[in-house]
Amino acid sequence: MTKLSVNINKIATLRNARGGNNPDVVKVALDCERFGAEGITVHPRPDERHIRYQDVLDLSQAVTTEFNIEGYPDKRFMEIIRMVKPAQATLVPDPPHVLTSNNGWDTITHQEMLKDIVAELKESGTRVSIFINPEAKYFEPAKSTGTDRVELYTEPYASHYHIDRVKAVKPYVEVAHIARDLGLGLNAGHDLDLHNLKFLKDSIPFLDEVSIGHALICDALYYGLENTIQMYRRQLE
Ligand SMILES: CC(=O)[C@@H](O)[C@H](O)COP(=O)(O)O
Ligand SMILES: NCC(=O)COP(=O)(O)O
Repeated sequence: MTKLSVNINKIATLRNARGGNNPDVVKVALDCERFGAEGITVHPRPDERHIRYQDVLDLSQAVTTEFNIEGYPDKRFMEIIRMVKPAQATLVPDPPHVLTSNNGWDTITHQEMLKDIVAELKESGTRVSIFINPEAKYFEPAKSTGTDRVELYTEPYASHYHIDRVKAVKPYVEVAHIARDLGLGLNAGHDLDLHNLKFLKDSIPFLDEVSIGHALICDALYYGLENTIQMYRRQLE
């Protein structure tokens, strides 16, 4: 079974546009859970342009499904993980002002740093996942950091899906088997949507979790949040 974790960054983007508390990110998170989300993902960025660190604290008191916090492991990120002890922390190598996540970790160059960070996060009982490109050379070094899971960075899959989906998914299938053979859990995310999700799931049936935000929240404008979450869940059956 592949779990759907709904990324609610874009709800905070909308809230921040007017400075008040509409929409209320905690209420939306709880509604997502009520509508079938099996997890809630947030990615607080250093400039707090969408999710704020206070949101992370508030959400941690409310979310009852799997709470997944993504981000670059700077001092503030590490502090908030220590305080909140979420079910999962996903380490992403984003520099501070990047528009959105655009790369996985170079687990060869950053292996030692990641080892220390993973160990520290796991000490607080949090499962760790490492955002990673679908390139075989990064998987053994990823395993040696002690991480529990990897999250496949799916933007290249999503952007090539409409050109040649078999070719687009091929590197993902290859590394998914490597991850499984190494005993790593497997997540995926970035630019997944109602068009490309089912083919990814069918190609890698043993995916543990997908986290989806941008497209899902856009679809909710047309179909409503409850219908949309159910539609995404059906792609994962
Ligand atoms: C880590 C990842 O894949 C991203 O998709 C991220 O969580 C999205 O961040 P933004 O919402 O800031 O674009
Ligand atoms: N980890 C990926 C994520 O949380 C959502 O990415 P996107 O669907 O907003 O591209």
